[in-house]
Formats: sequence, structure tokens, C-alpha cells
Amino acid sequence: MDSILVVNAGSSSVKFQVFAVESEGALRRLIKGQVDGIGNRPRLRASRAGNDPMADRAYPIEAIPDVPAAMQVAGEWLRNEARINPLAVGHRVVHGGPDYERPVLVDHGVVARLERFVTLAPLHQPHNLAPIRSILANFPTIPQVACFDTAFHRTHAPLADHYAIPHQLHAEGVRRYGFHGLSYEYISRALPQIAPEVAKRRVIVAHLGSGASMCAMKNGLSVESTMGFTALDGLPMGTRPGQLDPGVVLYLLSEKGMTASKVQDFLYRDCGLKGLSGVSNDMRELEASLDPQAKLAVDYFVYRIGLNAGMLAAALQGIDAFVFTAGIGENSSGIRARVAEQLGWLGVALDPAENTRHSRLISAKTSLVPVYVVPTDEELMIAQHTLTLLMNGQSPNPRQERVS
Ligand SMILES: Nc1ncnc2c1ncn2[C@@H]1O[C@H](COP(=O)(O)OP(=O)(O)O)[C@@H](O)[C@H]1O
Ligand SMILES: CC(=O)OP(=O)(O)O
Ligand SMILES: [Mg+2]
Repeated sequence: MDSILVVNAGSSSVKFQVFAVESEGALRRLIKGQVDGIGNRPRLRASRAGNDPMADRAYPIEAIPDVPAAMQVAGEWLRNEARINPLAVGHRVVHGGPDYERPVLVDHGVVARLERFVTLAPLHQPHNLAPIRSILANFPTIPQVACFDTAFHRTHAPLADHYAIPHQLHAEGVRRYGFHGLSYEYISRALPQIAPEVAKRRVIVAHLGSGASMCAMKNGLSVESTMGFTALDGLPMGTRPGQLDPGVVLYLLSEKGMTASKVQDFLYRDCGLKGLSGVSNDMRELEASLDPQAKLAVDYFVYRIGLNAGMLAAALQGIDAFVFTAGIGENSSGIRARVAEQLGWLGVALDPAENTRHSRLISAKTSLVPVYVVPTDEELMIAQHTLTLLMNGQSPNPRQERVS
């Protein structure tokens, strides 16, 4: 049976899915799995369609300390135990820079261009490119498609993508890209079925996972995002600080004697919920903790979501719906309740029972703004793009702009 393998390396997880390609060109999910809890409580889980379990294994923290180790465990399981033999492989690639506005069939030239963005997404891009390179080397005839987190945000008005810096830097590619675009694209395509009355109106989507961002959508398209040049900006995240005065970076360099690479590691790995709490980057552990610093970290996360929602509501000139998605947004009724309180001034009110049940619509009947929980499916989006490129051939050449 023809199948497509999808690989999605996030900052705390490696997710994968296998889809059958039906004769009419439709996709049917065969296997869904992930290695998550990397660096905390690593666990490999996989199931067949219909939730029939195939694997559920906990590992000691040293066995899967990082994303490459998780990738290896997932790869071995897919090859040796699930014995998949895919027709094509679709990959999430976090940074497409100014070159890529849509998914692309991969060759060595594409990989070389995408390498340029490794320093702009050090938690993701190396892990996105490693399996592409390994498949190119070992199975050169398998078509591979790269799908970008940045692509969905290319509908922004130029104003939204600028920083107030000299134009030459913008021309070189120093601009506000936005990320989590495959997740937002999935939500945008799902909303017309879930909430047809608001799908084309002003919607804020909160992708709250290990990385976290929010997207303002109008007519199903991205008009603004909390993330920028890199996936450091905006909301606080598992290990990233979110919005930070650049003066802090200057202070670290000049007063603390840190090198640029030390600062990079610090900002990507030691800040956010982990840095603020001193307890964990994992929201489950923070919610369960009695430590006052853990409480501060959760309070800060909720507060900053509220502030950023205000900014996106201003960009949209009002809101007609709010959507929660990703690991925290889909699973933590406590965080959703607290965020909804922050949004009270916009007329948001939750129905506590529906929220606890993780229902699709969790707002109260009296709420001026409907609030939804929509589980995201970046892998399905990637599989659809992969199939489209397989059927229609290579996408046009990328625009030849540069990030030096
Ligand atoms: N039941 C839950 N309650 C609170 N947080 C949760 C729950 N389940 C998962 N999470 C959080 O979701 C985050 C992972 O989200 P996910 O979208 O899978 O991230 P990523 O794709 O960036 O690895 C983890 O930090 C975890 O704390
Ligand atoms: C871009 C990003 O932060 O991705 P993730 O949430 O998967 O880490
Ligand atoms: Mg993710």
C-alpha cells in the first residue's frame, strides 16, 4: 500500500504519522506516534488509526536526553517494528526564511539553502534537516517535501513584517516571519466545518505548546503573529523567554561576559517557564507544583497571553472567536480558564463544565466571543502538502532573497 511518512520535530517532542494514499488521492491515517517528555520523562507512544495501541514505552531521562536521540528512537521503531516503506516523506521545517512561501520538493540545493537558517531556529532547524539529509543519502529515490512553519504568515501586510530598523536589514531578510504556521493552517482549514459562522471573521488562535505563539486571522489568513524573526519572540515558552528587551541581551554580552553562542543557548534552553520557575519546562509539572516560583511562571504565562491577545485584538480591530490548540491549549482546562479570565474585558466567558470536559465549544452561552478547543494536526497538513506536490510536481523556484 502506498504511504506517506510525516516527521515533525518540535522543541520537546518528535511527532510522526503514516498515512495511506487511497486511489482517489485521499489520505487515511494509519499510524500516529510521538516521543515526548524529552529531557524530563521520555516516552514513545504510537497507535494505529482508531487508537489501537502499538507501543507505549517510558525511557530513563539519560536514554533520550535530546531531540536527536528521540529522532533515533522514533526512526528505529518505524523501520524495525512498524516496518513502514513510504512512497514519500513530508517534513516540518521551522524556518523557510524569505525564500520559501510554500512547501517544496527537497534536493541537495534546497537543503543547502535551508542550512542558512539553522542559526535562526537552533532548537528546530538542525533536527528538521537531519532526517532529510539522512534519507537523501540512504534512500535518494524517495521524494521528500519540506513544509514550513513560516509559510502561512506570508499573507501579512508589509507593515506587520517590519522592525523599525534600517531598510537594508529587512531586504536581507531580517523581518517578522511568524511560526507554527502549519498548525494555524490546519486550524484555518478546520474552522469552516467547526464554526462556519466565524471561520472567515476575526479569529485569534493560541497555539500553546512547548513553543507558544498566537496568530490573528481574518478571512482564514494570517494577518499578525506574536513571533518574529525567530521563534524566541512573543509568549513565554517552555525554555524560551518570549518578548524581551534587546537591552537584556546587550547586558548579558557586556556585563556578564557571555559569548554570542552562550547567549543563544541561554535564550533557547534556560529561560521561559524553566528559567522562571527553576522547576520545569513542562506545564503539567508546574501546575502540580506547590513551589511559589512555579506559580509565578504559570501566572506570567497566563498574563502574557492576555497582553498579547490585546495586541492581536487591536490588529484585528475586535475579535469574533478565540481558539485554543497544541499541548497546553488542548489539555489544560486550568490554563484555559485563567486565560479566559484575562480576556473577560473582550466579553469572553467560559462554561466551566464544557471546559473541564475539553469540549469543542467551551464558552458560556452569554459569552460575546465563542471560544473553541481545536486539536491541531500539523502532520495531516504536511501529508496533504506532500501529496499535492507528488501529484503536481515541483513548486516554482523560491524567490532569490537573502538572509546572509
Ligand atoms: N494535560 C496537560 N496539562 C498541561 N499541560 C500539558 C498537558 N499535556 C501536555 N501539556 C503540555 O504541552 C506541552 C507540549 O506541547 P506540544 O504542542 O506537544 O509541544 P511541542 O510540539 O512544541 O513539543 C508540554 O510542555 C506539556 O507540558
Ligand atoms: C516554532 C516552535 O516553537 O515550535 P514548537 O512549538 O514545536 O517547539
Ligand atoms: Mg509543536
